[in-house]
Amino acid sequence: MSERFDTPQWGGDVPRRGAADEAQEPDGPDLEAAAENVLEGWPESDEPVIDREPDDEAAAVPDTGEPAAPLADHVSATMEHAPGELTVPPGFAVLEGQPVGERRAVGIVVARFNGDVTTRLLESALAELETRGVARGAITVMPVPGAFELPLAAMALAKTRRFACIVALGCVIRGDTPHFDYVSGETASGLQLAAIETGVPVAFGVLTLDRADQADSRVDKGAEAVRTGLEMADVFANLRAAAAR
Ligand SMILES: Nc1c(NC[C@H](O)[C@H](O)[C@H](O)CO)[nH]c(=O)[nH]c1=O
Ligand SMILES: CC(=O)[C@@H](O)COP(=O)(O)O
Repeated sequence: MSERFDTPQWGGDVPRRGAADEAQEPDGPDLEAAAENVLEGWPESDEPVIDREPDDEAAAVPDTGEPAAPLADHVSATMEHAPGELTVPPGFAVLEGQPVGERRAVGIVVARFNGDVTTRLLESALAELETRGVARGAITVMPVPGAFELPLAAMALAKTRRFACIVALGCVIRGDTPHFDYVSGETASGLQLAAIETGVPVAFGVLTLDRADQADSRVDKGAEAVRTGLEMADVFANLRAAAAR
């Protein structure tokens, strides 16, 4: 028996979902046949004080031999995003979602390239899926050779209409040639295209690093991508429910 999962349904020929029409939900994925739900054909250090282009002479600090001056107040040892929560002024309709995973099926596409890092991203993502209530049997993992292959794999999973969201995990590390820019750029735009073309949320859990040691403090991007995918799935479910009223 397959379980029923909340999967997004777009287009006019499929029933709209919502709290009121639960009974019309299509069956979720029959994942029992897929051993461990893996679809395949699958075989450190401190952060820099300031991230800057190595050849940016204007930003370079000349080596005077003197002890380094203390950091200015606005420069932190690790980059921080602006604090604070979004505030919507009162009086407006707000349509939002929560990263809830109960009764949702999730597809993960993950690159084998830079496998030590992508394994940790995957562990982070799987732990978060469990925390958020996604059943193990509702998770399908599709390993692919590299980040460049993630968009096609994400699109293929999304097109099955069996997943509430897709989480894409990878790690691209800058080398000596422009290769990094092609791989990372195509990966990002291709994943966005997969989401826009299918209407299925595709979360971007791909690290784009200047140096391998930057991975250590960023592997929680796997969990962050899971929360993003689930929140987007939830807000779309709420949108469909609101539109059906
Ligand atoms: N250099 C990195 C790659 N390169 C491989 C490509 O993603 C792709 O698999 C190949 O070009 C065949 O199409 N992949 C990564 O995930 N990370 C890299 O740093
Ligand atoms: C994705 C990359 O930038 C890297 O693997 C390629 O290295 P290189 O530019 O030295 O060929």
